[in-house]
Amino acid sequence: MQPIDPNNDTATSFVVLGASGKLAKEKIFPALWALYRDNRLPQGTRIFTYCRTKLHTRTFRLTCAPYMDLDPERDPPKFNIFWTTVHCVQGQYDQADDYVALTEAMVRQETKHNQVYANRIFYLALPPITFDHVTLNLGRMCKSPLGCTRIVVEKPFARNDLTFKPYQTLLCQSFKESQIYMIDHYLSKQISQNLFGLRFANNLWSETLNNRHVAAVLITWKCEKPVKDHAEYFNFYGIIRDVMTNHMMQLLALVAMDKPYSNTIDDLRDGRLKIFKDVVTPDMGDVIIGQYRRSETDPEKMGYTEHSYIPKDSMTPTFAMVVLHIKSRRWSGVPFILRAGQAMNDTKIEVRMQYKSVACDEGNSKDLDIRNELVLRLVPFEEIFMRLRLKQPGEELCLKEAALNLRVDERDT
Ligand SMILES: NC(=O)C1=CN([C@@H]2O[C@H](COP(=O)(O)OP(=O)(O)OC[C@H]3O[C@@H](n4cnc5c(N)ncnc54)[C@H](OP(=O)(O)O)[C@@H]3O)[C@@H](O)[C@H]2O)C=CC1
Ligand SMILES: O=C1O[C@H](COP(=O)(O)O)[C@@H](O)[C@H](O)[C@H]1O
Repeated sequence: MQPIDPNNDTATSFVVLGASGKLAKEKIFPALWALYRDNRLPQGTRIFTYCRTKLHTRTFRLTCAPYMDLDPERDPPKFNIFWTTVHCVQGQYDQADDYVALTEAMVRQETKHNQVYANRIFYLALPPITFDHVTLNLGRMCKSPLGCTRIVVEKPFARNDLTFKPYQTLLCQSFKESQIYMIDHYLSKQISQNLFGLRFANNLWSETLNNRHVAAVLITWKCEKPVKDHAEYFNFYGIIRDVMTNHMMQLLALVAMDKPYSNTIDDLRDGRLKIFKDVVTPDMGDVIIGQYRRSETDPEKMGYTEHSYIPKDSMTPTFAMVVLHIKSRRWSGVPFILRAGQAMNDTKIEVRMQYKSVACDEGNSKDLDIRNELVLRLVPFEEIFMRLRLKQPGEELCLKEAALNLRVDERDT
C-alpha cells in the first residue's frame, strides 16, 4: 500500500464491517481517530460502519471515546468534525441488497466530494464465520469502479488448513492478490519492529543472535484475565489459533529471519515466509495444552468451564506451550519455546533471548548462574533490556546481576 498522503484529494471510503464489535471500538476507530487528529488521513476520507446492529454516530462515538486517548483541552473541536466523516449503514452479512445500500451510501459521499474516481478500503473486523458471505458480496457489489480497492482480513483466517483453502479460493476469485491484506497487528507494534531494528542495526546483536551464542528463545503471551470477551469465538478457536499461530509466530519470525535483501514489504514478507517454511512440525511430545480451573486459594477465580458462557464439556485449551525448532544454519539446535495462556498469574507479553552461560570463575559467582538475556517486552509496558553480570561495588571481585535498559518511548532521543 502507498504511504498515506494527507494532501491527496482523492475520495476514499473506509468501511469497517463488524463495527459494533470489540476490535472496531477498541482498536480500529481509535487508530482512525489518531490518524485524523494528526492530519494523516487523506482529506477526502469518509468512514462507514457496516453491521447488523443499528448504530448511530451520536451514540457510537460515546462507545469508542474511552479508547481514543482524548485530550480534553485540545481535541474536542476536531473530534466533533471527525465524527461528521462517519456514516453508519445497517446490513446483514449475507444479503446482497444491503451491500447495494452500502455502495449507494459510499457513492453519495464520494460524489459530494466531487469525485468519480474513489478508493475503497474494506476492513473485516468480523469473526471468520462471516468471511465467505462478506467477501463474495463486497467483491460483487462494492468494489471501486475506477479507484483502488483493498480488503483487509483479520486473523484467524479459518480453523485449519482444510477450512482455509475454500476461503482462500473465494478471496482470490473476488479480489486480486494486490488488493488483499491479511494482517497481523503484532507486526505494527513498536517493539516488534524494534526486534528488527535492534538486530540488524547493531553489530552486538546482529553477530550474536544465532546458535553459537543463544541457548533458547522464549516467547510468552500471558493474560491474567479469564476468557470473557468474545467467549463464543474463543471457545471455538482456543488459545493456539487465537494468538500462537499468528501473533507469536510473527514474533518468532522477526527474531529468527535473516536480514532481508531490502526493507520493502515483499522482501520482509519473503524473509518471514522462509522462517515459517524452516520451522519443523512439532512432535506432540513437545506440546503441552491445558485449561484453567478454579483457583484453590481464590474462589473468585473460576474454572474455564464454570463460566456461564462456556459449555460445561468444553475441551478448548486456554493454555499451550510448544517447543519449536528451525532447520537453518543460524538456528538449528536452538529451541524456540512459545507459551500462551488466559487466566494466568499475571499479564505479560515478551520475547526473551537467552544466551548460553559463560564459564566464569570470578569470586562467589557460582551462586549467580545468570545467563545474559535480551528481553523485548510488549506488555504490561514496552521495554527493552539486557540482563548482564557486573562486578559488585567494593574491594572483592564478586558479581551481581544488572540490567541494561534501553528507553523505547517517544521521549527517547
Ligand atoms: N478484539 C481484538 O483485539 C482482536 C480481534 N481480532 C479478530 O478480529 C475479528 C473481530 O474481533 P472482535 O471485534 O473482537 O469480534 P466480535 O465478536 O466483537 O465481533 C465483531 C462483530 O461481528 C458481528 N458478529 C459476531 N459474531 C457473529 C456471528 N456469529 N455471525 C455474524 N456476525 C457476527 C457482530 O456485529 P453485528 O451483530 O452488529 O453484525 C460483532 O459486533 C475476530 O476474527 C478476531 O479474532 C484480531 C486481533 C485483535
Ligand atoms: O488477536 C488478539 O489479540 C488481542 C491482544 O492484542 P493486544 O494488541 O492488545 O496485545 C487478544 O486480546 C485477543 O484475544 C486476540 O484475538
